[in-house]
Amino acid sequence: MAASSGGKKLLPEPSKGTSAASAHSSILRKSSSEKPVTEATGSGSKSSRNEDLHSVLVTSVLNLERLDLDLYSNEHSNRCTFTGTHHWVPRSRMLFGGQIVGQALVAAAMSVSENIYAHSLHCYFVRAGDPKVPVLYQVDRIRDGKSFSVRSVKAIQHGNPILICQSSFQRKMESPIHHQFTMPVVPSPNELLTQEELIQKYLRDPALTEKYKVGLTKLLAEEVPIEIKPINPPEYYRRVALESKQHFWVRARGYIGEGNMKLHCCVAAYISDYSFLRTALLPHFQYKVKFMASLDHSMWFHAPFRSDEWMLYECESPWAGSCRGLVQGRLWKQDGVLAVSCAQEGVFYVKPSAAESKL
Ligand SMILES: CCCCCCCCCCCCCC(=O)SCCNC(=O)CCNC(=O)[C@H](O)C(C)(C)COP(=O)(O)OP(=O)(O)OC[C@H]1O[C@@H](n2cnc3c(N)ncnc32)[C@H](O)[C@@H]1OP(=O)(O)O
Repeated sequence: MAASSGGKKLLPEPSKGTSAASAHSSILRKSSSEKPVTEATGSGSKSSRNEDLHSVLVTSVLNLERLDLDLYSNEHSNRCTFTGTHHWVPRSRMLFGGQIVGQALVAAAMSVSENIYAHSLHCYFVRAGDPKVPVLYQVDRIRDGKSFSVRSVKAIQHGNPILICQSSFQRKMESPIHHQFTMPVVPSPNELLTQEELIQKYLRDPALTEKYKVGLTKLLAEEVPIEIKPINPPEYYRRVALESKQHFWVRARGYIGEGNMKLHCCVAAYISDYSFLRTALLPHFQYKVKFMASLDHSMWFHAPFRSDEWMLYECESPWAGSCRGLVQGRLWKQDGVLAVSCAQEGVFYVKPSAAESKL
């Protein structure tokens, strides 16, 4: 893992005690001998994507600045004219949880050696992120074992932690013990509309009320760096109880390329939190959300994958109660390999919503 200082490649993070030059580190590199991901990699299977259109998740959102040994900031790399400091902020006006988790994993990954890879992470969101200021990421090197390394990262704003994230990395190992569930059978991505195309379709409905028109237009205008193709999307205005399950194809917008598994895990951390928690609300159409936020987020990385290629996100919520809801997710590659498992609890404060139709 290397960071760069003004184009000169720094070696992998110096071990503790070495004085660290303040440096602007570019996104996770495959290795100090290889081209950085932010330059065209293009190696391996050519993506059918426009390779010049690098994913903003790579060039910006997950590109941290190294301030000192094991201390990073997202200030300069996230600068975005629209929001000033952060690329995309949900309408809740709290920093998007997926952004903080993805950036925390980038910081942790910068402190481990080249040949070990994230296999799990567990986070708590302890304060809402402030979209008006950058985030500092402080890495604590808990242990480096023979096969596993463990890191603890604190995301800090205004001097207080907003997220605490433990992550574990493992060197590649083979084993005769292997099994996985079977991937659900669903329509393939090219048979489906994107979320934007679906919203355009709804907006063409002449019977649409002004309220829905405004909400959908706002959603359409958001700069979410993720492409989504919902499967069997509920008619957003249908007021019926749905099963607490949803499936959608998902991928990073833009090109990332082969090879940098650490980076793909960080992008998947970002992606995994989008539209995840709402799975727990699908059966409860008769309530309006007054406040909603993720409390924690866990991920297990099982097999190599490409976060800039379509993956099936299978989401379900087995339980909700006491103002909380649990959601569980599985990210499947198109070849049926189970790549990532996720879990998250969220807090919901709701009130009965006035019965109304879309008409
Ligand atoms: C079509 C598809 C669309 C898809 C859209 C996808 C969107 C994607 C984006 C979605 C992203 C989603 C996922 C994400 O990314 S959310 C972002 C990641 N998560 C966070 O940032 C959470 C961080 N943690 C915290 O903020 C605190 O720890 C919390 C808040 C969780 C607890 O901390 P604390 O214990 O101190 O607070 P509280 O729970 O007592 O209160 C919290 C607030 O609630 C009000 N309250 C309390 N009790 C009730 C009650 N009974 N009835 C009504 N209201 C009640 C209370 O007044 C307070 O409001 P305010 O006083 O602060 O105003």
